[in-house]
Amino acid sequence: MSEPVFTAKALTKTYVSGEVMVHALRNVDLEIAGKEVVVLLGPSGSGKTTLLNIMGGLDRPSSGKLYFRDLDLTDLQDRELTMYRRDHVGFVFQFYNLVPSLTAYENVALVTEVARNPMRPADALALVGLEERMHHFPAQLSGGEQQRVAIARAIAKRPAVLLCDEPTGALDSKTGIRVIEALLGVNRQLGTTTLIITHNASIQEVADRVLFFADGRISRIRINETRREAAALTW
Ligand SMILES: Nc1ncnc2c1ncn2[C@@H]1O[C@H](COP(=O)(O)OP(=O)(O)OP(=O)(O)O)[C@@H](O)[C@H]1O
Repeated sequence: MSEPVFTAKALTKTYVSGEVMVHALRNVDLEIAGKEVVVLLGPSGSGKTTLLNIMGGLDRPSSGKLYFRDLDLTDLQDRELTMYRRDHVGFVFQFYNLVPSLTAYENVALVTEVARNPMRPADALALVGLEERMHHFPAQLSGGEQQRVAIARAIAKRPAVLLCDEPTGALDSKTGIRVIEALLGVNRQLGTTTLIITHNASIQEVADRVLFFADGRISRIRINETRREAAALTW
């Protein structure tokens, strides 16, 4: 495996609301290798989103360490954390958050205009199979196509990591499979390290590794010797 992209050491996140303490992450140790596809599974509230948000620089741990390559994310000022996020991280969420008054092309261009070494919007859209739909508005696209625009937008700045929180959560199986195919295509062609949170256990077949979360911990890790193609999935 290549050099780790993320190294977590005793990563802990505790939320305090009033008298109640919620242990969202408990002493998580983990390495994520470059170019890996990792699926995160586990019941609601087990800590998956908390880990992804900390990795993406959207949140901070209560204690422990998290490195991106050799950069200590837990030690950064807010401004530095924002720069880390801008330069290195792409996000894909369950709901696509596209600007409805802009075409697919323009939604992607919003990001490429401010990125350092971006792809051309048309190339990013071609990578997710949407070159024919570039000039369509979100309302003219299916849910799966809108999610693929969101993926193109997330990867157009060539981020090192792509963090996906339930990217197929709002989709039927056929369109969901196309979205997973698009994520795997980006991983293959750009080498983007990809983490995917899902409630859909079938998706674990496409991963290099599967992390099973329970109660703020990684209770089990499954290694897939070979990844399944997205087209082979059913759910
Ligand atoms: N901002 C917050 N304030 C207080 N508690 C929080 C906050 N964010 C998350 N939590 C709590 O931390 C725990 C872990 O939440 P997290 O969202 O990481 O779980 P998850 O595994 O992603 O769940 P899901 O699959 O439902 O998205 C939960 O008990 C949740 O209620």
